[in-house]
Amino acid sequence: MLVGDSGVGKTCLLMRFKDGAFLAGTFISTVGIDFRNKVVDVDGMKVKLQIWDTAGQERFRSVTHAYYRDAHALLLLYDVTNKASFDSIQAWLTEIQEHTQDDVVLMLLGNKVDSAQERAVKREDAEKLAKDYGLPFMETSAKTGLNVDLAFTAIAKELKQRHTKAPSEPRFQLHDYIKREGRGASCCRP
Ligand SMILES: Nc1nc2c(ncn2[C@@H]2O[C@H](COP(=O)(O)OP(=O)(O)OP(=O)(O)O)[C@@H](O)[C@H]2O)c(=O)[nH]1
Repeated sequence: MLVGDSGVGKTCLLMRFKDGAFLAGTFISTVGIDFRNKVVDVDGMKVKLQIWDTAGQERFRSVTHAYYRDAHALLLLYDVTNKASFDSIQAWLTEIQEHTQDDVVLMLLGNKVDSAQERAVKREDAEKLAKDYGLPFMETSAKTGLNVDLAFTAIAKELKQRHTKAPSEPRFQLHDYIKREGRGASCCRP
């Protein structure tokens, strides 16, 4: 599930991942909730991701809450050019804690990193927040595609392993994976 304030780029991130496209300048706010499927290859196994795109607007919150408990993973987005969207992250985390399963996979993404001139959230501040909460963190761009596939692939790898891992197989390390594979990506352990 993609969550975060309205306008942070959840729909664009999903469209970039699903279709490899970005429609500049169009902002059609999501109404309620929508989903897309994409099959990805994870270490030779086909994994079908059902990705739910939620409306960031407050008035749809009760609709989206109903879907949280079935989510296996959440991508929590803020917009690096919008400080308010970063300030909302703590409230989102409280909401997530209240409504999701205990073992939900969670990743923090700072989107729109292509807009360097308009940056309003320092990367170090986000890294600190991520570290405090033990979250994997990356900066992304739905516009250029930076780290978009990686975010979804990392989630797919984690979920696949949860369902299929043999006891002898080493555990997939999500934090280490994105740190290694990400371009300008980072992540933090608590
Ligand atoms: N520069 C830049 N603009 C982006 C990026 N991602 C999204 N946008 C723009 O941000 C605006 C909002 O994008 P959406 O994907 O619709 O935002 P959302 O989070 O789905 O919004 P809600 O549906 O209201 O929750 C649009 O005008 C996009 O073109 C990005 O990575 N870089």
